[in-house]
Amino acid sequence: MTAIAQRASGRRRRSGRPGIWARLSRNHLAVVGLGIVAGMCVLALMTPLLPLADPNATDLAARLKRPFTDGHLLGTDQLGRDMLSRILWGARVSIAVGAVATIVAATIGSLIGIVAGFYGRWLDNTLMRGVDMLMAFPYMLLALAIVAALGPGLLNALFAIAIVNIPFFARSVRGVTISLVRLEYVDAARMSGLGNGRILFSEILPNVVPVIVVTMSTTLGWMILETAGLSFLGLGAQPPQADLGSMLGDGRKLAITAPHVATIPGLVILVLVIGINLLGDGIRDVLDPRLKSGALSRPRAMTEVAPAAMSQPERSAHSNAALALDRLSTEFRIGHDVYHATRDISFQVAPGECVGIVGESGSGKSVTAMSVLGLVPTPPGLIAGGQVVYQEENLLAAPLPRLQQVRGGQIAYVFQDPLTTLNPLYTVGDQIAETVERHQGLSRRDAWQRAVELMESVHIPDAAGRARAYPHELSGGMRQRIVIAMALANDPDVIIADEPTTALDVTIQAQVLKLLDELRRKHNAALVFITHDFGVVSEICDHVQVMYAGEVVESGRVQDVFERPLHPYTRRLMSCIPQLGRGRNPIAAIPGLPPAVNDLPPGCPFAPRCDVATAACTPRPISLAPHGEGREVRCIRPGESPA
Ligand SMILES: Nc1ncnc2c1ncn2[C@@H]1O[C@H](COP(=O)(O)OP(=O)(O)OP(=O)(O)O)[C@@H](O)[C@H]1O
Repeated sequence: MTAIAQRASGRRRRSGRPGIWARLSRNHLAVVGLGIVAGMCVLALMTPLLPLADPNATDLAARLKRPFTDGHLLGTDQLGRDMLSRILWGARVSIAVGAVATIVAATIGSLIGIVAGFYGRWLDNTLMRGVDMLMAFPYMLLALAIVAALGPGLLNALFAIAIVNIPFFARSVRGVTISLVRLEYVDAARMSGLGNGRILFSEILPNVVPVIVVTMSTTLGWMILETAGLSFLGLGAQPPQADLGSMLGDGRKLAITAPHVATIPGLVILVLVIGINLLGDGIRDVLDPRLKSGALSRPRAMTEVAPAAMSQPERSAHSNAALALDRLSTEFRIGHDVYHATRDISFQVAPGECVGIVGESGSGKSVTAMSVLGLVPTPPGLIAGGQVVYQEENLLAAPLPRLQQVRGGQIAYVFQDPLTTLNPLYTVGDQIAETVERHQGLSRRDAWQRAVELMESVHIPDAAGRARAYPHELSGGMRQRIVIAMALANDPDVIIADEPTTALDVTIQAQVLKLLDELRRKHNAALVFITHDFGVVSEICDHVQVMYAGEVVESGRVQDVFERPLHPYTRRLMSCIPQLGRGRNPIAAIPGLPPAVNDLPPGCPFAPRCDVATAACTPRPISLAPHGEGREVRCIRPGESPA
């Protein structure tokens, strides 16, 4: 490993994903919650050791003393018992009962959920119908009925609360288990000869545990409240034992004459439950990073754009281009981290021309393409700077209605995986017709006719019959053609195809490439083609932009770049293409990994993996510089090969 590589990998280690505590500590509300819960638990544990009065010792002469009276920090109750002592002993009982009820409900509920989800069939039916019966009763009424049947008392209240919460655990754990059971790695475990028990413990349980922990952390506060509710009604803690709920119940008759008797236990319940809930939310965010990154939140209809990216282009600056990107930069803001996914991307594509964007996974190809139509999800995405010029207008400054007109109308997008972009519940004909109807205002009948024509134009045999098929009834290549037909529906000026052939075998891949090439020539549409495969670029593209770690590192005519790659990354990427007749030559994979885009090195990000890097590559950023006709490269040693 070179010194540069060592430095970079050291940096990567330091910038590695922060641990659970570090992530929890970034959530200020969770820290407050943790402080409250930890403080309460320490006090509850230390209560027997503290120099407190006997919580049950009555002193009628000292009844209903106000807080801060001599010897009674929180006053006394109607029997002259010390409130501070009773609150601490009561909180101890409430926390213990809530925690034990949570553990009991989580254990039984999760067991039911895992077994039902894993074994399915009659076992699932039987267990889930039982759970449904529990859920069919109003919640608190069921708890009351159970305590009434078992008799009042703290232990019975605990059982009642645990029983009514079992369905929550059972339902959520069953759902997760069902989705896991269908995954390939579980099938692989089964095929490798593991029994059901081993699969449950080694494959399913570890993936279900975070769900159980999250559900527990968010249910604990609720369980403490419910226990307090039962005690408040006189069905939980029985005198002389007290918990926070029974103290609240005792104090309610004195709300006017001695409000502190009810207010203090009420406030303690409030603070305790708020603390547990804040901590529970924090734990959920830590265990499910998708929540923190915004991946589960509903994105806005268009990407947020910083004011710096809203200026209008100078007239005729890109007059020959169907689409021009000018210093486009997009980032993701997650917590305190900023991920610079793409930086200063500039290129243009003329009508009838194809520009390829090529690079490794994570180099920023899709983010560049999605930024054009404001499709990067916000949160956490933000277009931080630059322009996307279409018909002398900066689309980044366009309002949503204008953008919606352009999306799928003048600029069409072919997504990577047609199975996830096509709606499984509608026929493919319906979905193409909808695109036509929406943009061209045709009648349903005419739109359907147009859908069939479009399917014919992408060479789908028996188009009229196939239009009535659902996406799952078509092959992968056929589905990709449907998505291309949808893209063509409104005769777009620009087609952006995001790795449209990745999921296809080579024969179908070649057919789809030929089709796209034929269509762009026929319709004189500009094509932006995203791929990680240089071989595909050579087949279809006129120009290429090579991306690495969010930046264009080289651009030029495909033929020129192929004949003489200038950037060491391009050279290494091209040497990954298998060549006919050189079957025995090993393919030279690029060692190492791209840098994390939230912790980029100051100089060339490729330097740690580069075979011609020197110390001069790392201290400062390297700009994209012209190099011969129509070519640009971001390297201080362009075209050099290792000695
Ligand atoms: N929703 C998101 N939240 C946070 N980071 C994201 C999000 N989407 C993309 N990124 C980051 O942006 C960077 C560029 O991702 P992008 O999807 O553009 O890569 P790509 O080159 O298209 O990769 P692939 O070929 O695998 O699709 C990556 O570092 C990725 O982790």
